[in-house]
Amino acid sequence: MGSSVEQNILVTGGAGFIGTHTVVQLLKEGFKVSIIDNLDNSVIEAVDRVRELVGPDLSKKLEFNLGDLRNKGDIEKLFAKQRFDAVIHFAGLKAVGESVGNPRRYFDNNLVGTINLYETMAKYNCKKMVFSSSATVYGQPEKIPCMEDFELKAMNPYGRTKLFLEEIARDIQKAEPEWRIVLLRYFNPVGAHESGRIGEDPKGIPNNLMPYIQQVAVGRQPELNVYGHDYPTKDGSAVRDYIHVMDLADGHIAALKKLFADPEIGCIAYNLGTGRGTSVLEMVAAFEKASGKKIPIKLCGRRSGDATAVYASTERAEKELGWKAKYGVEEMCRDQWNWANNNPWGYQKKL
Ligand SMILES: NC(=O)c1ccc[n+]([C@@H]2O[C@H](COP(=O)([O-])OP(=O)(O)OC[C@H]3O[C@@H](n4cnc5c(N)ncnc54)[C@H](O)[C@@H]3O)[C@@H](O)[C@H]2O)c1
Ligand SMILES: O=c1ccn([C@@H]2O[C@H](COP(=O)(O)OP(=O)(O)O[C@H]3O[C@H](CO)[C@@H](O)[C@H](O)[C@H]3O)[C@@H](O)[C@H]2O)c(=O)[nH]1
Repeated sequence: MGSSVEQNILVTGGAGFIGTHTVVQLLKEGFKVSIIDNLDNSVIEAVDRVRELVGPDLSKKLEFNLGDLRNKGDIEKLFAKQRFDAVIHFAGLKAVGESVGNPRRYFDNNLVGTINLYETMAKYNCKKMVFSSSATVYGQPEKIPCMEDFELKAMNPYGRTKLFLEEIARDIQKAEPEWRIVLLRYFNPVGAHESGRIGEDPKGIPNNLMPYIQQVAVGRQPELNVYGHDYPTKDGSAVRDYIHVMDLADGHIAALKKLFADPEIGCIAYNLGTGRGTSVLEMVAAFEKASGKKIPIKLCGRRSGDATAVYASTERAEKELGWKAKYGVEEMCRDQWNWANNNPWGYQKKL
């Protein structure tokens, strides 16, 4: 199972939602992992729980570094003391609404942070990167399922940072062909580790559907606002491609293995989704079934900027990465509920 030579991976944003789940899988696969995170949207308790999940032996292969990618010196310090075989780059801000009100914060954090990272990687001759992109780069897709070669467009400053960063990656790799870069376009990551020990813990009132439903289920919010019930979909609510965060984590392992194995990979994008669309109302029903809790809903107008229906074509990832999502909506809701039920206040002890 483990990689033959112990490869050392730098994981930026490794204390966050997708980062923690991926770090668990990386350690189990035999990789050595160094996290850099400024804890802007995460807590150290999440990393402690990763250690608890993988046990004392594998924990020895995990190192946490408090640092900010906007500060080149923080990245430099890490590269100066050890060699990295590749970087998985999760660190970034991701709240669409906040990015509209404060675009400079998003450009500074996501763009400057990533450019600093590339500069330092180049300096230390580490030229393999897995980057967290997003289905947001498809904008309002004209056709579904979304294929990787569709035209790309951004709908807001957050989306623009992902689009720019994809373009930056393509330019760098074109100019310096020794770079190998995988751009992973996540659809809607949900669920949690099956242990219920790690999961998503957004600060403040959640913007995204599943964390919001979860907070209704545990009594932190009174009801769910369903944004849009007049879409031309099966039940009038919007359709998305929800993907279990553990499937997503495994997608990163597959991408990493491809990077190491394929010198010709260049810079390439892969969708990570299930290829299935689920409506908001279907998701509510699935969560009610998994949790045994009633989720009161209020039908509201559409949320501005939302697409009607988005889901992935998974063909390229299946064919070239040998990766396919294993879990369906039932397991996503089961694991999300297990996390919520055991940690109603997330990583906080109590409010
Ligand atoms: N969760 C989603 O719905 C989703 C969908 C598509 C793409 N993505 C992308 O995936 C990545 C990970 O998302 P997530 O859901 O795990 O988010 P998250 O906020 O839970 O994790 C991001 C981590 O990066 C850290 N971070 C942010 N800026 C940093 C900086 N300048 N220096 C160091 N650390 C920094 C945060 O503290 C946090 O721990 C992000 O780039 C996000 O844009 C997420
Ligand atoms: O309280 C809520 C929250 C959401 N929704 C609806 O649920 C659907 C899904 O919304 P959400 O969970 O916010 O996901 P998206 O808007 O699809 O965007 C997510 O998925 C994109 C693609 O991965 C990422 O780029 C974004 O960062 C991430 O927020 C949409 O129709 C929303 O209008 C509600 O009805 N009520």
